[in-house]
Order: sequence, then C-alpha cells, then structure tokens
Amino acid sequence: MEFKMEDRHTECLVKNRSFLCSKISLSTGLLAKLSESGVITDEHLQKLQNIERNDTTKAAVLEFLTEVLPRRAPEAFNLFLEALCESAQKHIADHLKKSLGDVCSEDAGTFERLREELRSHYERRLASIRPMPWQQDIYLNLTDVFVERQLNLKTNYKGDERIVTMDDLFTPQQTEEIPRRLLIEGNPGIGKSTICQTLAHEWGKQSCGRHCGTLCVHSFDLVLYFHAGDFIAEESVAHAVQKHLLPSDCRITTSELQGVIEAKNVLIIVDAFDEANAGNRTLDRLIEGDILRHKTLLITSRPNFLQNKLSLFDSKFKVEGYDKEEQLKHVKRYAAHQNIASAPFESMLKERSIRDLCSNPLNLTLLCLLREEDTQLRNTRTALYTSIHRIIKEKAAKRLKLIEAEVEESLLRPLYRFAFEAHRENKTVVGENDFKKVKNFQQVCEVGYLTNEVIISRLQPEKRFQFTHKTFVEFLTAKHIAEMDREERLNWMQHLRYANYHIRIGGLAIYDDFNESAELTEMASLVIKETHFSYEHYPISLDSSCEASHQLLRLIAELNVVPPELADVICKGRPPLINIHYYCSASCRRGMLKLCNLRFQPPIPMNVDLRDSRDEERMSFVQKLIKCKSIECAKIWIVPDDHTELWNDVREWRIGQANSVQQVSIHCGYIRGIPCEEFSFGNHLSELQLIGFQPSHSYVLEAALHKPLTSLQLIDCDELDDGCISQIHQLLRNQRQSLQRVQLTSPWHQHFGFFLADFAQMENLQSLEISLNDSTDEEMRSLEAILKRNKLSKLTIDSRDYSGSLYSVLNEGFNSMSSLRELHLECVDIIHLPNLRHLDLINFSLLRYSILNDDGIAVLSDVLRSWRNLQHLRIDFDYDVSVAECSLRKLFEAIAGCHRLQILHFQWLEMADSVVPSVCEMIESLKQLRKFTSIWQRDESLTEEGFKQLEPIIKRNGLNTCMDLTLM
Ligand SMILES: Nc1ncnc2c1ncn2[C@@H]1O[C@H](COP(=O)(O)OP(=O)(O)OP(=O)(O)O)[C@@H](O)[C@H]1O
Repeated sequence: MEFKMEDRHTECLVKNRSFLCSKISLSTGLLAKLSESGVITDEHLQKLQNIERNDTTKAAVLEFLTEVLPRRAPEAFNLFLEALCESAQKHIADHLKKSLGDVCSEDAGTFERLREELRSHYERRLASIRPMPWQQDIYLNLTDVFVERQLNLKTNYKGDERIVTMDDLFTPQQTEEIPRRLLIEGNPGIGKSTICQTLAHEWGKQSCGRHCGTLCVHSFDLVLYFHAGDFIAEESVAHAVQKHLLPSDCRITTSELQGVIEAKNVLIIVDAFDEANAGNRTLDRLIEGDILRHKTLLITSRPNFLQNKLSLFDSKFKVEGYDKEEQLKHVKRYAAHQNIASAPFESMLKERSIRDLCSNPLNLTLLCLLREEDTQLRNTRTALYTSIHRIIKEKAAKRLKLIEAEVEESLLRPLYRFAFEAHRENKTVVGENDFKKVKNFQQVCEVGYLTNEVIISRLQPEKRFQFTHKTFVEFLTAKHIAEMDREERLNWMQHLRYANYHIRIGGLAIYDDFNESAELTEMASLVIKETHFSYEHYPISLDSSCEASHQLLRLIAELNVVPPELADVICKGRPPLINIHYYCSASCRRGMLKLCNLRFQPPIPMNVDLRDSRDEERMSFVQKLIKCKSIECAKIWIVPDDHTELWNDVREWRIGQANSVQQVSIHCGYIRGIPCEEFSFGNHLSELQLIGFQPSHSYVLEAALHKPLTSLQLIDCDELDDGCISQIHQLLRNQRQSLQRVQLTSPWHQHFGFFLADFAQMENLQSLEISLNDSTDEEMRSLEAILKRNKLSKLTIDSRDYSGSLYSVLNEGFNSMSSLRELHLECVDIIHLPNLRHLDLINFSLLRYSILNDDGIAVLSDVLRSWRNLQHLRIDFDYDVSVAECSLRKLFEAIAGCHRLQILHFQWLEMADSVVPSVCEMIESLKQLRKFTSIWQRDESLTEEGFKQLEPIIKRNGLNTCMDLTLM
C-alpha cells in the first residue's frame, strides 16, 4: 500500500535535501534503527547498500529521501528523526526540527515535553480498565483483556453499513480525504470508552514498529484524550489540556499549548458526548469546526445524541454487541488474566438464562467478575440480575449525581412499570405514545436500560426507545410484579397463559421480595394447576422436550429457602414421575435440586437425559441426584462419544449398583472399539436400553447377561451376527422370569421374529415391541400364544411386510386382549384389523408408512368411537395419498368423541382451509386436551384466512400447541 506523507514533512525534506545528502551518514546504526522501527524494509536496506557500494552515500541518501521515506506510513518521518537521534546524528534531527519549526512556528522543546508528558500519563493511567468506576480496587489490565472490536461504518444516509476494523478508523472512506470529524455511537456498556482508552494507551506506547499497516493512531504527533465533561467551562482545547491532562507544575502555558496544537498533527478524542452535551460551548465549536478545523476529532456517544450535528461528521461508526467469537475471546482473555481455568466461563456463555447478557461487554465482564467472586451467585438468576442491577443503579447515581434512593424512587419505579407494560405487549421497542406518560423520561433513559432510537422517515423523524436486552425487560417487569399489591398480582397471574409459554418473568425476583408465605403458597398452587405439574408425564423419548410443567422448578430455583407451607403444597401436588430433558435449562436443574431437599414419601422417580453433554455442572447435578433420598434417580440417558467415555460414565455413576441409578439408556451410535478394562454394570441393573446397537457393542450385552433385568430394549438395532443372536437368546433365557418388557426394533427392515419363541416362554411379559419381516409359521404361532395369554399391556409391531398371516394373528388376537392399553403400529393397512374396536386402549399410534386412504380412515373413525378411555392418540397421515375432506371431517368428529383425550399428535396432515372449522370444533370439544401437535403441513392449501380461525386454538389457555405450518 502506498502512503502519503504529511505535506509539511515532505516540504521540510525537499527544503533540506542537499543538506541531508551531504550530512547524513548511512551508518550501520542508523540503518539498523530504521529497519527496526519499520521505516525501511529488508529490500530497501539492500537497495540502499547497493547504491552506496556502486555509487556514493549521497546517492543512497537521495534515494532514501525521494523514493523510500515519502512512501512510508505518515509516522515514518518522526521515526526517522528518532533514528537519527539514536545513531549519533542528533544535530541533523535538530536541524530538521528547527526547519519544521520555521514552517509552522512552534517551539520544538515544548512539543517534545508535551508529548512525553502525555505519553507517560496515558501509559500509566490508562493501563487498566475499571468496570465499576466507584470500586477502584477492581481493575483489569487493558492490554491483557482487550478484545479487538469491529465497527460498522455508515455508508449512506439510508443506514447502509460496512464492517471495518479499528485499524481502519482513520483511513479515508467515501472520499480521498483523511477524515477530520469522526463519530462512534453505541449502546451503554458496549465498549466505546474502552475503544478511546485503547487508542490513547496505544499511542502512549510510542511507535507501532511494523505492526500497524495503515494510518494508525501512531501517525499523530499528539493524542489528546478527554471526557466530554472536561470541556465544560473551558474556553479552549488548550485550557482543557492544561487543566485535565497536564500536572499543575508542568509550566507549559496555554499559548504555548495552542501553538503546538495548531502546528502539529493532533488527534482529539472526546468520550461520552451523551454525558456532557448540554451547554458545552467549546465542544460544540470543536465539532462544528469553528476551532481547530484541520485537526482530527473522534467523539463517542450513546446513540442519537448528535442528531442535529450528523452532517458535520466525515465518518460515522456504530459499535454493536459481541458476536459469539468475541464473547469467547473475552472470557478466555479474562480467565488468562486472572490466571484461572476458562472452562467455567466458557460454559457460562451457553447458559440459556444469561446468554442474552453476554453480547454486551460490560455485562459479560460483570458476569465474569461475579462468577469468579461468588459461586453462590450462579445459583439463582435473580441474584445474578440483582447484582448487575445494583451495579447499573450505582453507575446511574454517579452519572446523574443523585443518591441511589432517589434513582430508585423517581427513575427506577416508573421504569419497572414501563417495562411491565412493554412486556405485556411483548415489546422491547416503545414509541412516543408509550413514554409520553412517564415523568422524567429522559432521565429514566439515562439509567442505562433504554436507548434512544430515531427512525428517520423522510417526512418526520419518529422517536422510539429500545430496551438494551429482552431479559432486562423481564427482570424489570418482575421488579414491578413484586411491587404490585397482592390482589392485583394474583389477578394478573390468573390471566396468564401457561402452556407452551415461558413465563420467565415469574422466574425472577418476585418470590424473594415476599414476606407472606400464604401468598407464595397461593401462587404456587396456581402455577401447579395451570402447568399440569402433578400430571403423569410420559417417559423421555428422543424428541421430548422441557415443557410448562417445569415452570414450578424454575420458580423454586430462584428461592434461597423454600418455606414449609410451600413445601407442603408441592408435596401434595407431587407428580408420579419427573423428567429432566437434555434441553432443560440450568435453572430447571437447580429447581430440581431444591426439590430434592423436600421430603417426598415414597421418593419421586426421575429420568435424566444427559445426552452428550458432560460439562461439570451436569455431572455434579447427577451426582447430587443419586445421593438424594427424596428422589429416586430412576433412569439415566447417556450418549458417550467413545468407549472410554462409556466406561467412565458407568463407573462414575455406579450404574446398576444398589444405591445408585439402575436403569440406563445408552446411545451406542458413536462408540467404536472395545474398552481395555473390564466393562461391567452393578448387580442391580434392572433396565437396559441400547440405541443404535451393533454387533461390536456385544460387550455391553455381555455385561448384562446375569443381571436381574426387567426391561431390555434394543432400538434402531443393526443387523445381528450369530454371536449376538445366541448372546440375546441366552440373556432372554436367563431372565425369563424377571423380564417384563422387551423391545427389538429397527427401521432398516430387520426381522427379529426368531426371538418370539423365547418371548412366548416369558410368563411376566407385559410389553412387547418388535420389528418383523417375513415371519415363519412357527414364529406366528409364538406371537399368537403371547397375544392370547392376555398379559400384554403394551404392543408395538413394525413390519415392512404384513403377510396375511400377521394380520390374521393380530386381528384374532385383539379379540382376547382386554389387558392391552397401549398399541403402536407401523406400516400397517388398518382395514385388515377391524377387531381393533374390541380393545380398550389408552394410547394408540398409527405410525409412519401406514396406509391411510379413505377406507382406512373410515375404519379408524369407527374404532376410535369405541375407545372411550383413549388419552393419547398419534396419527401419521400417508403423504402419498390424498384423502377426501369428508373423510377427514368424519375422523375429526370421531376424535372429538374421545372425551378423555389429553395428547393429540398429527403428522403430515394436509390441513386445508376447508377442514380448519372441523379441527377447531374437535379441539373445542376435547376439554381435557393439554397438548396438540401438528407437524409438517406439506400442502399449501392453508391460507392466512384459515390460519386466523386456528389462532384461538393455538392460544387456548392450558393447551400446549406446536404447529408446523406452511402458509400460502
Ligand atoms: N473491547 C473490549 N475488550 C474487553 N472488555 C471490554 C471491551 N469493551 C468493553 N469492555 C468491558 O466493558 C466495560 C464497559 O465498557 P465501556 O465503558 O467502554 O462502555 P461504554 O460504551 O463507554 O458505556 P457507557 O455508554 O455506559 O459509558 C468495560 O469497563 C470493560 O470491562
């Protein structure tokens, strides 16, 4: 890249050319200094030495003066003078300085003194960051923790932007001109001051050597670093320098300062325009170019304080929040600086409850400080937000020169109410009409939770305000809820929609601010009822998720102590089973641990799905559950990355041992190889579920051969080899008496019918799930025996090839299966199974690849009418077959008659506008329905009109809905 030297430097070199050619000695010392500071490259060096050797020193110096130096970075001139001084040619440097002085009449001595004074001031005073300015003892080393920022450069009035790095700050942008007035805008705590501080500090560190490739801060002779308030009551920049940047015994007069500032290439940095913009005459003149027009001025401000001065700026930048990479860099630098492991900080970035905060550098720094200082704080989100809120409040008090109580009373309370109202309408941006009602609104904004936004419409600018983070709206809302009176609060809670709706606001500050536990109990009962906390929850499956019933867990996670009355209410409403899913938040898990401290008799069984996350927090969570007396950690789901991890998990959690978890689900998909050490389960292993089992995992089965299994499940099982088959035969024979549940299923056309003879021997078999394909007559006879024994309560059959004999065995069997409550059929044509209507099912699924044409729907509608106790229904429609609307309507009518239905799941339902009314009627009549899912509406026959009719259903109180629709 070609650079252009400052004109006055070029002039000075031209004027002194013959002097320099005859006086300069290209000594090794000088050349070494020049290359050390980056003024010349190795190539230049060689060239100069060649010229000197083949011609004369004068010729080499001339080459340097005309071809090299003028094309280097602007600061190269000063570096050249420094190199002269340091290589015993100071007299030449002095001559040049004097000559420069002739050009611009400044006192070289004053400039040097001033520069040294400022450099050492910045180097020492700006070396650390103090995130909480009133707590001077908390500081971080700037160079160690600083994360390089990106800036959005506004490229036109419409708001188009381009990303540039900090190195490009002073590079000419739209025109060739070096920008003279620069503006950086950004939200509170986003890092504006830190950018200014870094620039001044960098400059203080003398030259940049070769590092800065462009017009960097080192190209300025002087950097003057101010807070906007420094100009108040100062008549000139020189006065402000004298008062705020120099020691009082420095003895440089303001007129000397004025001379230097005028003569030199100066950068004036002014931070926080928003904090001191009123009546700041000198600063205004500086911005307007009424004074020091040719000097570079960089101003920072929160957004939209300079609205009427925007045209004066050549470059306008915006700093935005950290992206993921910058967040990671921030926490890593922080940890390295504090000399501690970065893992806990990195996992903090993933914690859902605080993830929102992490994009703001101030909040992220506070989170790091809080996490390091007090691990307790991690335990409740309320405590964490309260700490941050306290810091923001103190910062506001300092900025606004008020005492904290005044900030709370006159600014924060109105803000809490304001947030509550915004939250109710699900807004983070508020318009003029909303804030006109609030007294002192401008000051309320300055606290730091709201930022000023101006939407430029061509006709008229519109003023709007935005909350910096959505989670803060929730926190502030909770503060308001805590201040409501009791009746108002209960009334508000009663009208909330709980299902499929995260009332996070409830999860914050409210409880700790209550003294009356009667009210707390009342509220908890309401939440238990509305979120179906006490209902039976279905065991975890791969696609199950954290739902509204966990709301209570998240609420108690926020309590420091659970009062006895509240504990009573929770014990009375205990659910028969609790699931902790992979997607549960840290707050669900903390709530669960609080629940462990209550006394449940008998203990509540719990399933925990850990999947592939082995972070410290989850590991210790499981350890605590295992030890807990009130909870029986029944089943654990793990997805080990390899055999070593599997071995570690089984050992660490003592899987299968008497006093630990005895049911396990292992996802074997990633496990390769065999552990070197012996692999074994404890002697009490009662349930083993293996997903993605392959013959290479047979050592896991081996370890279960002699355990008292009640349940063995091989799901998504690969083709078995002879060794595995005989191992399973042996296992089934060993456990013939104890096994109550077996599953051998595979989506890949596998046939496991050869185990049916073993199953037929099991007297206590209650649940059978199997994939069949091409069964032999003998196998069919075994199946018939199992069905007719009438012991099964659950049956799943998945067959690619329903031979006539399988249909007839099933259809016949249904006549005598009065114990069957759960039936799942895959790839079936239901018209061959009319005897279904003799069953008394609670849970029925017609799964994928089933044939569901108009005839099938007629049979299904018919059988549904006879299942009076049905609670759970899943229908996977056939996406290759279109069905008549009247058939669908009949089906919906039949479902509408299943009054006990709680969960309804449709897959691939073609929901056209015309069937929407009957879907609505169906759901309307299902009073007990609490979950309705309809996935993948492939056809585009649902219009916005139809969707509008569905809306009241989707939003029905107490109904958890999940609809995946495509609108036309
Ligand atoms: N680039 C960065 N690298 C590391 N930490 C940063 C960075 N920027 C900001 N921080 C952290 O965030 C805190 C707040 O940043 P800063 O004071 O610069 O924000 P601001 O935009 O000036 O805010 P306000 O408008 O409230 O004055 C700093 O004290 C520092 O701890």
